[in-house]
Amino acid sequence: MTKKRLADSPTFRQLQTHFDAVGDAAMRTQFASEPDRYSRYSLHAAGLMLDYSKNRLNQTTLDLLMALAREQQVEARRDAMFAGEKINLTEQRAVLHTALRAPRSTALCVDGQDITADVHAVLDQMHGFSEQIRSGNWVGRDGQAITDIVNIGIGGSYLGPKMVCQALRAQAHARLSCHFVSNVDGHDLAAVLAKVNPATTLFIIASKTFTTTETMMNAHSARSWFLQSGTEADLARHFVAVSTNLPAVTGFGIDAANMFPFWDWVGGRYSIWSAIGLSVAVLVGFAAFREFLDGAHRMDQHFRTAPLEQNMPVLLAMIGIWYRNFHGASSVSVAPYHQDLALFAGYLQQLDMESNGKRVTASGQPLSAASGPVIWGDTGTNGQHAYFQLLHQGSDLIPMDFIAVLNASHTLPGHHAVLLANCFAQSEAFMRGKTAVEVRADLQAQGLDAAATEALVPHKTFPGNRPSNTLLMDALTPANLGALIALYEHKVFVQGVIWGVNSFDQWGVELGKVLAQAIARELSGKSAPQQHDSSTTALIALARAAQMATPSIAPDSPSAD
Ligand SMILES: O=P(O)(O)OC[C@H]1O[C@](O)(CO)[C@@H](O)[C@@H]1O
Repeated sequence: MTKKRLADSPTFRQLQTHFDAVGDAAMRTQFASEPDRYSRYSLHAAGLMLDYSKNRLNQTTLDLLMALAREQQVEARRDAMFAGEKINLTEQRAVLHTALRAPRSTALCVDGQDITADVHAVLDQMHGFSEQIRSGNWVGRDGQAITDIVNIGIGGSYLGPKMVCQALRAQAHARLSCHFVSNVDGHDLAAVLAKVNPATTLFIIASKTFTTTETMMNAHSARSWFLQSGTEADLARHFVAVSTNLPAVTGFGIDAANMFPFWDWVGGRYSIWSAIGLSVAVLVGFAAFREFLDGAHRMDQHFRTAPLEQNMPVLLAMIGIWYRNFHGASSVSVAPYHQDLALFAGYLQQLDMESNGKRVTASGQPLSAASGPVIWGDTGTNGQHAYFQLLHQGSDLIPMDFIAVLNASHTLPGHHAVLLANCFAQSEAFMRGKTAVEVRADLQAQGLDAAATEALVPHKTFPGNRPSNTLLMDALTPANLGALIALYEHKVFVQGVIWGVNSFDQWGVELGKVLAQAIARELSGKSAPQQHDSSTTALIALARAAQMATPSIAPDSPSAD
């Protein structure tokens, strides 16, 4: 089915006309003339508060954006996703990560299968297993309790569990440490193996497909390392798997009883809610993991039922469309003002960029308007002392999402107020800027003469009118974290619907994987040099020469295929 081009839609064109008229209207003036701007442009949902008042928009902008959402059938597409329709067309799959956090009473069948029952059977398995590890009843090969969990996985089988374990570290079990190995670069695994004792370590091999080169290579190396001091019979106490691929798991030597399954209707970057979250459940306990799922479910319910105008994911998405497609903003920066959310921007990178980094519509037509922006960021206040200069005075418009937590989980006096002050000051500074008149007055008050003042004015002037959203929560609880992640999942979904892309496939990662396998065979000497461009040929030759000179990585080291 070929849909009408987005750029030809009447509402898209109206938005363009509206942008030409008021796109860069000054927020400073709007705040001065609209005393109720904050209350008009903020809302609460699922434990989160979104303040979107510091954006370049007025009521007409919002009305048009919501009209565009309706025109592109966001509500119908949303309902199709929740109902289990096969909206991932290129893979003919349903998209049902929302079912992973739904209550046991939810009725949902896919291809005649009661998936709620399947989901809760695995949650029960995770519950029992996590309790055993935490209580010390699950013991390693010589009877000692497990102290270290090593999650081996990459992409969605790594970013989510690692980010969430870090975000909830205040609730971690005192005896347990979680480590995450993802990179095929052996430095990653070697550094972790150097820290852990095989007799008290549990490896979770996390891979939806159980074929991913990086994960399989790391898993095999971890197994060999373990067998240097243990026996094949001991493996069952130290290796479990999370996957959709039972034959590959048993082929690796992990007993089916030690496999935690999930399903093809869970995308890798949407899989933290599945058994891919096993390390989280073990570290913080199953009750906290269930709260995490419940928080996400609350956001699902909000997304399904709130009118578009008061729908937090829809608002976040459509404001993003305003900047991406009309202001030409090619990146969005995310700044969580909470150290425990240090990995959040990296998590969002995969969620957003692997989902909406597409150049054709779901029906294969070239896009008529730009799709997913670059997502990047770091924690506040660290980012302030690194790249905020560019955000304030650089030549690009980069919309910001600030995320702040009102109550800290530490007791160090003073820190949290200073942290929050910085967060609120930054969004104020981005919005207000500082005019040349204000700069001049400041410099003159400091006693600078006229010439020195005028020399400095251009450097100290801030253009302002730089947009931001602020998301607030009371505390970084499992439920609020779940709601926050689900909020961004649905934001990405809505934007994908507007652009008309398939947000649930990721063919773009395939070409590099295939070429890497071929080059790995060449590097290992298993295949003769192939025809490449002169650059790639030279790089391969340099690496081959280095390998010849370094016997420890000689040509018969394991290949990646
Ligand atoms: O869980 P798997 O199957 O090992 O895949 C890991 C990651 O690889 C990707 O397929 C991209 O290469 C991601 O989408 C996925 O999260």
